[in-house]
Amino acid sequence: MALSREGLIEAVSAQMPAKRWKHTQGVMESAVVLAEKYGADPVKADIAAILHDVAKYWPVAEMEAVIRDNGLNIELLHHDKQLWHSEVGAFVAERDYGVSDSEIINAIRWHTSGRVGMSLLDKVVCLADYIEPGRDFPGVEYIREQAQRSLEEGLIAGFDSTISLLLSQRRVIYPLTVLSRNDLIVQL
Ligand SMILES: Nc1ncnc2c1ncn2[C@@H]1O[C@H](COP(=O)(O)OP(=O)(O)O)[C@@H](O)[C@H]1O
Repeated sequence: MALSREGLIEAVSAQMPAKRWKHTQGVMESAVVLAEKYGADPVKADIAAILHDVAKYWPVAEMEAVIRDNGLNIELLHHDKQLWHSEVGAFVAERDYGVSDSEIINAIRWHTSGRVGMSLLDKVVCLADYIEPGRDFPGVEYIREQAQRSLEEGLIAGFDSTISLLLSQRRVIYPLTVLSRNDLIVQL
């Protein structure tokens, strides 16, 4: 059964350290602001933001088991483990927290990698994750400026910063993020 908003907050905040919950509160704030600015549903943006990192602190073996046992995206297992929590989070939001709205589930699922053909809500939650007030990584101010221009400009700047960081560290890039970034450029 679906939990109330307060029930969700209580359950999700108990699954993560205080610092990550503070980040989540920042994403909630930014997601609602972006939703209102760009015409997405602020109530859905808020719920997706509350849940977006619900699986972030799950043990790796448990995330892997959920992905394997439930026919989720197996390809992720060949990529950075940091990418797994979005897929697992989307699954548990539905299974354990009773979220049945597919727009919310998708915004959770695609909040790290992006996807080709991101929905309005996907864009809002993914961009809010980059620019929430607690973020202070190099380049975040530029992403915030671009977010004022459009969701697409903000996300391109966000994905570019992730891709640049991964390149500079000689790490594997999950290809969907490159495809998402290209897809957003085509939409400009
Ligand atoms: N396309 C990608 N390919 C490989 N690794 C990625 C990709 N996107 C994100 N990551 C990794 O996942 C980490 C977590 O991303 P995210 O969940 O958005 O950030 P945070 O943990 O700061 O909320 C990034 O810091 C990066 O190491």
